[in-house]
Amino acid sequence: MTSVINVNLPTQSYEIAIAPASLDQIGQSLAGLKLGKKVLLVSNPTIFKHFGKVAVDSLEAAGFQVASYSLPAGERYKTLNSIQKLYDIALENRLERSSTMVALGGGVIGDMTGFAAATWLRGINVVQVPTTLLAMVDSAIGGKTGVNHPHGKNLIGAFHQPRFVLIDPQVLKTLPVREFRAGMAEVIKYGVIWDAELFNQLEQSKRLDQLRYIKPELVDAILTRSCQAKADVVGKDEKEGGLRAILNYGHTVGHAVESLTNYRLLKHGEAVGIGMVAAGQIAVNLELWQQADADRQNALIEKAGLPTKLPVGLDIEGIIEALQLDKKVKDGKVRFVLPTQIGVVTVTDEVTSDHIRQVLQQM
Ligand SMILES: NC(=O)c1ccc[n+]([C@@H]2O[C@H](COP(=O)([O-])OP(=O)(O)OC[C@H]3O[C@@H](n4cnc5c(N)ncnc54)[C@H](O)[C@@H]3O)[C@@H](O)[C@H]2O)c1
Ligand SMILES: O=C(O)C(=O)C[C@@H](O)[C@H](O)[C@H](O)COP(=O)(O)O
Ligand SMILES: [Zn+2]
Repeated sequence: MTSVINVNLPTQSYEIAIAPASLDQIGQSLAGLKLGKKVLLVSNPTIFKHFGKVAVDSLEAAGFQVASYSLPAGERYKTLNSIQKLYDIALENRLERSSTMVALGGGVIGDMTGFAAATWLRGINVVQVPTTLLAMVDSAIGGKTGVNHPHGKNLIGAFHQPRFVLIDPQVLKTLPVREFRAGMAEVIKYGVIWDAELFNQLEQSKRLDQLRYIKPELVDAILTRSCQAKADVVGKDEKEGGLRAILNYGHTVGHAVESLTNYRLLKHGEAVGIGMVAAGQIAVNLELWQQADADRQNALIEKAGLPTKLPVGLDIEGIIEALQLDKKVKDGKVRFVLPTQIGVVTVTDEVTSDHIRQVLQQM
């Protein structure tokens, strides 16, 4: 069954279609959008091996002139060098203003393709076709695009909304279990920040990391609820003037940990899981949140098979210093997203280095 979620924005609204076995319909979906004929499909070698031919065949059958390009896999390559490569390919293929870049992949491919599309010829179309759980529920939606700077995560980027998001949950069958678990971190995030019903649903489910095999219908339900949560928030605050910052729950510490471990040790979702444990405990220590609810959150993170402790040997003062590069910093003050109830969060600048240190030392 297909479900369609609308991302309603003042400038350009678009649909997220969640449709099992729909990858081979991507050509028809794009044809309905009245885009130019030229398409650049961006992927990586693993993803292209699994899904490239199906996508290219479908696009060509719908009349598109398709070029494809694979970037090397991994967060380490989420850099301006990779974007330069995409510009070279765009030039070689004479992409025009009406042309489209299609991001077929996880969040790394989605963020980079989105950024290349945002900047090539000052902005061409991008369509997101996410292939990881994380990209389906989060990165493919909402238009945050960009790359890492050697000193910090996602420091270079632009808001550039996709024209369409096509989610085929069946592609998750080939996703490694570690990647599926990492995606669950962002799902749990929506439960804590926005959707208490989703949180309860996750609590009632066994083996969160095996759901795609034992309960695919539950995965579809989780996808729909999570995409709806993201669409709701982005629809109210497209460019993070206020509310959208809540989507950064767990990312303040999470991004610092990712960057300090050179993107080699932890997946983004794993770092976010650790960041949610930290933020939850800070909220408890500030008497904003009940310990019992923080324990429920942490139990869910563990049940998803995600780490809840900091990597051994990581310098806590280094983390505190790295927080200064967080994009939520305002007038030099680090701002944290902290829960007050399951499903409700607040954003505060009242968290001091001592509060952070105290919690990190226990992790
Ligand atoms: N823009 C946003 O709003 C947003 C939101 C969340 C995360 N992100 C970003 O997303 C990135 C993380 O994305 P991710 O977790 O998807 O990781 P990823 O993009 O690195 O993909 C994970 C791995 O899975 C492989 N893979 C992808 N789909 C597959 C499939 N169906 N079958 C087999 N293998 C497959 C890829 O080759 C890759 O090695 C981070 O850079 C993060 O900052 C952005
Ligand atoms: O869409 C958003 O807004 C988010 O914050 C979603 C996050 O899950 C995502 O990791 C995002 O890329 C983080 O954004 P950043 O602005 O902190 O780099
Ligand atoms: Zn994230």
